[in-house]
Amino acid sequence: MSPLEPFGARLRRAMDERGPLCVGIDPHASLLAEWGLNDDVAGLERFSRTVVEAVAGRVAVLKPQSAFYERFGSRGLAVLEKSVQEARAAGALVVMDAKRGDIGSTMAAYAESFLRKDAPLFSDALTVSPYLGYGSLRPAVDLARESGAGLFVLALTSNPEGGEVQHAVRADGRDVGATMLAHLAEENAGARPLGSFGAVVGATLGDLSSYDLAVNGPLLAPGIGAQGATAADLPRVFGAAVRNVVPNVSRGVLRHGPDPVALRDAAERFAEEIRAAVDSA
Ligand SMILES: O=c1ccn([C@@H]2O[C@H](COP(=O)(O)O)[C@@H](O)[C@H]2O)c(=O)[nH]1
Repeated sequence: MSPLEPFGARLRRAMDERGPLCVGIDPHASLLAEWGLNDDVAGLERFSRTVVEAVAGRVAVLKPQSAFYERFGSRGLAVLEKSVQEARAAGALVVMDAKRGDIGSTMAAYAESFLRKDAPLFSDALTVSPYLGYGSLRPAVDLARESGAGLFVLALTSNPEGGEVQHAVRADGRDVGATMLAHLAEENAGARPLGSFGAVVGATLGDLSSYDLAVNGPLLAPGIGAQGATAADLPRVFGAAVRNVVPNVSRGVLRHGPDPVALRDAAERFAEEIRAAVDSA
């Protein structure tokens, strides 16, 4: 099966054409209830289909949160599979937020599940956890390269607890988050127009000027909306790297459902705010 064009190139083009917003598909039980849906597979399917139909033709990236589908076992995964395929068919890139991470031999199987082009859950990119050591991700990096897919490595996460691990200082004086960024810069060396190996860096984190965010890859930035960050924070948090930022908004958009027009309008408002913030940088 022929590889896709590298994820970084496809993402850069999508960001240029559609703007950088990533809408998260997070079917929380509380949102299903707010939408008047049952907390069951039918509710999950209706929720996902509504989001995909409302925004997949407009935004650059959709990010389904796998946890909310896994909750329903194999039938939930079937809904996830369909949502990924429909979102991609509508022109959005799909970042599967499954945060996989394990020893290399098991990591290879996770990679097969999400990054092998003919896998049922193939996604344009996958979130991965490097906290079994960056080197444990090698099978995922290799398969992503082979398929034209990408990875987003948890470097500096949006949650307040993340610092306990990510700000831990190594023997060489560099902290763990900075080390992950340095690995990604190596991975993306020479890639044009953008590397395929991105970092997750929370939009909630305030001033990150002590970190080298110039990894020549995308920075997936969750935290806008429900976690308190705003689009206006982006230039301050990301500095010169702001043009490589893919800001994620999940609940901030989803709370406007189930009306597809209201969902689309909410996504458009966030997209406008993000555009204005990036242009002001
Ligand atoms: O550091 C991280 C990494 C991932 N996430 C995920 O992003 C969305 C955020 O949802 P909101 O509703 O916009 O808060 C969710 O799927 C998280 O698991 C993150 O928040 N922070």
